[in-house]
Amino acid sequence: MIFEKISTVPTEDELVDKAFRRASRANAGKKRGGREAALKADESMVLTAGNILTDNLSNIVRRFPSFETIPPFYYELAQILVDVDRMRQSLSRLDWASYKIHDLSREYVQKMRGAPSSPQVRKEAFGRMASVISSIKKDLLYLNEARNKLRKLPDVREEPTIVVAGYPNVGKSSFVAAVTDARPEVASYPFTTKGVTIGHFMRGYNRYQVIDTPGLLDRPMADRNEVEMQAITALKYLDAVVIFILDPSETCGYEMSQQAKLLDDVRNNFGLPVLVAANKLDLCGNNTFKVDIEMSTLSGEGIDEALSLLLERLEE
Ligand SMILES: Nc1nc2c(ncn2[C@@H]2O[C@H](COP(=O)(O)OP(=O)(O)OP(=O)(O)O)[C@@H](O)[C@H]2O)c(=O)[nH]1
Repeated sequence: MIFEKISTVPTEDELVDKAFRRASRANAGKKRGGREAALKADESMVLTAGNILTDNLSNIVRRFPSFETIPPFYYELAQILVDVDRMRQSLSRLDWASYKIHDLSREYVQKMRGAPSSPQVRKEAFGRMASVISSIKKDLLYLNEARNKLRKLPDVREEPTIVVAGYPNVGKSSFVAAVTDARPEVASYPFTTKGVTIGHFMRGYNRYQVIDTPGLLDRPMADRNEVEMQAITALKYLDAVVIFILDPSETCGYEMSQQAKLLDDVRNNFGLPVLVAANKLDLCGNNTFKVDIEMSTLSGEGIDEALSLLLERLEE
């Protein structure tokens, strides 16, 4: 997943302590041998500290994905969780700090050569570097906060996708289990209390993805808050079709009239092609509701046909 690579963003203190400590340790033994040796050691300490800070900062920036190129699905989700503009600004301030510290370390090495006391100049250099880092303190904290939120997003790929919808207990999980290869993965989805289920299957050389988003597509749209609505609309940026599963046996606990209403909601609000499947065919052979396919995720009847219809619609 694109946000997985982002490692923890260190705090101001962690960055500064690590750089100065390493710089001192690397040059600890070099001071013996008079003025010239001491000058060399101080020069090297400033350069080492400067390089460590410069590298650390540019690595942090590099690990964040470029928001110009991330898939629109993730961009939408990211925007619900974090302030993407603020993240961008923080990243560019880190970039600035990285260059600034690089320049400072070179500038102070020059300064040291003509100075009466090189330790004095070294201390000044460290002070300037620390104050640059201090000026981006809030950016570091914000980026770490953003990183922690973004990492919770599930690994939804840019693959042709089947989104499963329908009231609870109509057989959505059974459908995902029936059509996907390995055991579907349950990933956290920060917009609902339940996890999103993601499974995969192959047809020829193509890989497909099946996702079930409990809590989002299993009750009337009117019951949803704004965040849930956004999390749903993000799905339309995937190359996806919806299978809406009905349970005409009503053993799921919802009457067909309610289920039909949710189907209308999904059709009207979602902007994706919808295939309507009546499940639990083994329980009720006389379904009168107009559907595209009848199936039973228990007996397996109709599952292949449903899948073929879904793949046809995906191709369209
Ligand atoms: N008789 C019969 N029972 C089924 C069929 N498909 C699913 N069930 C049963 O219906 C119940 C609910 O199935 P699930 O697949 O968990 O339904 P779900 O829609 O994923 O439910 P949530 O995860 O709560 O949203 C289970 O007890 C299944 O065994 C079917 O084709 N026939």
